[in-house]
Amino acid sequence: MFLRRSVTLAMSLKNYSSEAKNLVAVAVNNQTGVATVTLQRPPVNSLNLELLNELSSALTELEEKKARGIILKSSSDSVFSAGLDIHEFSNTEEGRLKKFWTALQDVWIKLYGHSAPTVACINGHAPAGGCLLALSCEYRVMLKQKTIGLNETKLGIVAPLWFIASMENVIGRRLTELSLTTGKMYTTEEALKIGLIDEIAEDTNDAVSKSENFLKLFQNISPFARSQTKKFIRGNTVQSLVKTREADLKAFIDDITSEKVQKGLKVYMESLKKGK
Ligand SMILES: CC/C=C\C/C=C\C/C=C\CC/C=C/CC(=O)SCCNC(=O)CCNC(=O)[C@H](O)C(C)(C)COP(=O)(O)OP(=O)(O)OC[C@H]1O[C@@H](n2cnc3c(N)ncnc32)[C@H](O)[C@@H]1OP(=O)(O)O
Repeated sequence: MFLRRSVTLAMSLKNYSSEAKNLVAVAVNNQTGVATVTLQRPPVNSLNLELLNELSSALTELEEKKARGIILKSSSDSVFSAGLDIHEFSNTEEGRLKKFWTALQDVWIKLYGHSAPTVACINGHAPAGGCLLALSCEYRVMLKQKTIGLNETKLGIVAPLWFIASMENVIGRRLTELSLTTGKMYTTEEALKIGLIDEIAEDTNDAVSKSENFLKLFQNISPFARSQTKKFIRGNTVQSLVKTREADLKAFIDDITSEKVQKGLKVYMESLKKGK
């Protein structure tokens, strides 16, 4: 068993926030060094700039403090994350759109390449950006009777290359192509069948316990050997975004601010409200 440094043990329960509200809570188990990172932005954990900034800070701190594992979950048992907050796409505040996309890039780079083993405890629906967060982890445990997928084409938008790579690295190119072009949302049972998730859980407690069991696999593995191996496997995917961040940002802003996309998003938001 490799012992953790005392500095990590000193980290117990902490909330991260740049605002009065805490949108991400981090609790570290002092015995195991495993951090549970909980998204808590009701009603659907849509990812706005503030939430992304808090998540980004939490991931940096867990990297610095050498967390022994990360479990990413939702405070709700209904939705893991509804993906990017669609209201951000029409936000006219100067510079916010740029900050928003840059924050999403930061979160993905940090989570996808994190030194700690990561598990997505998908205790609710996980469309689009919610699915991206789950795909960025190394293992996925999902509640039964939920849905997951990269449904961007259904909104009339194009998933960037790094979204696609995240999916392709889990389920392969053929299924990724079919899934993304059709904007398919998979049920939990379908997702297990195609390898998009690894385990099904009855409820959140069961999902957390299964997530912890996965992390126990690494108890007797050298953290250095494990994280270096992960880096070798994931490094190229991470670098492909790191090297093209500016172009990716420009493509996002050009695409999302186009009249055609804005019209489509308006119709999509209205259909969400009507679906009630
Ligand atoms: C040429 C191009 C080259 C390169 C490409 C470069 C860039 C590409 C450009 C852009 C890419 C951008 C990528 C985006 C990825 C995303 O994540 S987009 C977000 C997609 N999300 C969804 O489609 C999810 C929609 N929501 C749902 O399906 C359901 O809400 C959900 C199943 C999650 C939960 O259902 P339920 O519990 O019944 O809740 P409600 O539907 O009643 O929702 C409650 C309220 O929340 C609002 N809401 C839901 N989702 C979002 C969201 N994503 N953002 C903001 N708000 C959301 C919903 O409207 C309700 O609000 P109300 O109570 O009516 O006010």
